[in-house]
This record gives sequence, C-alpha cells and structure tokens, in this order.
Amino acid sequence: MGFLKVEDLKVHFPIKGGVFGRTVGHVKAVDGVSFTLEKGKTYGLVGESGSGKSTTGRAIIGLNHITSGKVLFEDKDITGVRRAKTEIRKDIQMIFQDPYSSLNPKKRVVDIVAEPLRNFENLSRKEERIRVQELLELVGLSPESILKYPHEFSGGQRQRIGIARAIALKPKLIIADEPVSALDVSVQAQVLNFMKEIQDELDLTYLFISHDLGVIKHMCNHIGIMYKGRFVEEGTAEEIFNDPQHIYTKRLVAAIPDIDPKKREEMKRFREEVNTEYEQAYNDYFDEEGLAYGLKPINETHLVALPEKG
Ligand SMILES: Nc1ncnc2c1ncn2[C@@H]1O[C@H](COP(=O)(O)OP(=O)(O)OP(=O)(O)O)[C@@H](O)[C@H]1O
Repeated sequence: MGFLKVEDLKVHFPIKGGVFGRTVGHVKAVDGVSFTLEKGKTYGLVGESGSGKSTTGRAIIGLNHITSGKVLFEDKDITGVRRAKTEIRKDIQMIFQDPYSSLNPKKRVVDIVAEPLRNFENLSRKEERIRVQELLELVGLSPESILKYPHEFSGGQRQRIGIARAIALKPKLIIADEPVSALDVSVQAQVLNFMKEIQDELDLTYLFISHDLGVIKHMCNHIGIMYKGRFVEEGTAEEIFNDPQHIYTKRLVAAIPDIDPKKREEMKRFREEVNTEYEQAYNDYFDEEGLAYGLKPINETHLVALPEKG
C-alpha cells in the first residue's frame, strides 16, 4: 500500500469554439498517469512546459477537476476532494512556483502564514502570533518579520515564507510546484537544501514538480518523466540517471550541465550516443519533408516523444 497512489489519472479540459462557445474538443492535459509515492520520500515529476505536471499536482490536491482515475491518500479515496476544510486539506499542502505572486502583497507576513491556522485551528491572537514566530524561526527568518510585507524580502526569503505557510498545519504531504524556478541559481540550492532538512525534521513527503532535471536529481528518490500528459518513463533516481531507457529521457539526462569534471568526458560520449540514437529514430519516423511516415509509428517510444526538428 502506498502513501499516495495515483491511478490512471486523466484531466481533460474542454476547448470552446464557434459563435456559441460550444465544446469543440479537449486538451488532454493529463492522460493516464499512475504512480505511487512512499512515505518520507520525494517523487519528482519532470517534463517540458505543457507536459501536464502542474495539472497532475493540482488535480491531486483538488484544485483541478478530474476526468477519470483515482487518487488514494493513506488508502483513503480522495479523488476530486475540493479545497474544503477537511482533515485531508490539512494533511496535504502546496508550495507554488512564484514567491513574488503567490504571497498577497497587501498582507503582512503574520496574516499570510497564519491563514491556514485561521482556517483550521481556533487559536487566540497571542497563540497564533507565537506559532507564526516559531514557524518563521524554523524557516530561518527572524521573528520580527511578522509585521513586514512580502516586498520587504528577497526571492529566497519569500519562498521561505511560502514554506512556513505550507508547514503551518504540520502536513504529511507537500506538493511543491516548481518551488525554485523563479529564484537565482545560488538561492535555489539554499531553498532546496532547506526543504531537505525540514523533510527529515518534520517527517514530510514531497511530490516535487520541476522542468529542471538537475533540480529533480538533487531532490528525488523516484521520478516520472512526463510528455504530453503521459509518462514516457518512470523509475528510481538511480535508474533514470544511470540507465535511462526512453530516447526522451536520455535527451533530458544528456542536457544536464556537467558539474563533476571527472564525469564530463563520460557525459560527452553519452551525449553523442544519444544524438545519434535520436537522429536514427527521427529518420525512421519522418521523411525528408518532416512528414511522419503514413502517421504510423515505428514503435511506441518514437510515437510518444519525437519533439523538435524541422
Ligand atoms: N485550466 C485549464 N484550461 C485549459 N487548459 C489548461 C488548463 N490548465 C492547463 N491547461 C493545459 O494543459 C496542458 C498541461 O498544462 P500544465 O500546466 O499542467 O503543464 P506543465 O507541465 O505544468 O507546464 P508548465 O511547467 O509550463 O506549467 C497545457 O496544454 C495547458 O495549456
């Protein structure tokens, strides 16, 4: 039994068209995604923009409708549970991408961080203030920060405020949707390391969403590679990074900058191999004009992911 289990999740959005705004088709944002996240671990969803990562995260927490499929949390069916004031909403929190826009600029830090507490717990003003100060200390901000506004903080500090808000109710699962992509690279590492520290301290499980495989590598035990609403590959971090199977995954892995100089030569060779394999797959699939041969895939691998070129 998994801690979080997603079964054949589909989220299709209607496309409206014509004079009367009728439904003329559907965007299959998520189209049959399944995975299991174990307690205390970090599962990474990675893929290019528009591959359906955010929609998957949002559907799990009830921010997007679900077309079909199931979401089980601690063996309870939470499919489509709305953002109601239920216990489940206490247990699962979300951290958003942009610390600049996800915090209300007109509110003081105390009101931002206390918001979930006000929704779920009946604390006196004094108790609330103490809790918020404790949370701020935990995320490395001074207790005096409570009376400040978001614009008085740096990007990394703002994301820490977002994290303080997310952990206020002692959740079990945090869905972090691109939590560092709006931050400078140097600040990214600080926030990621901090998220790892509190993971142990607070016994947290993460669903970590990012387009950056380097960030995913730093954080995740298990990874699902998304492309056009589906998984093209899924496995442990070791499997994905040491022995990627799918050409799309191989290209993502090959594109990670080499930090370790010893590995640079090895990565260069790997990159050349992947490029050759991609060329071959592409030529097998498309003719000279870039038209797919009779729209018939050579195999499923080629069908699911042959992006770019031409
Ligand atoms: N509310 C919506 N209505 C209609 N289409 C939507 C909606 N939300 C997302 N989509 C579409 O669903 C697809 C997947 O979007 P999603 O945001 O999940 O991708 P993503 O992988 O998280 O990309 P990004 O990193 O750019 O956010 C896209 O084609 C997007 O345009």
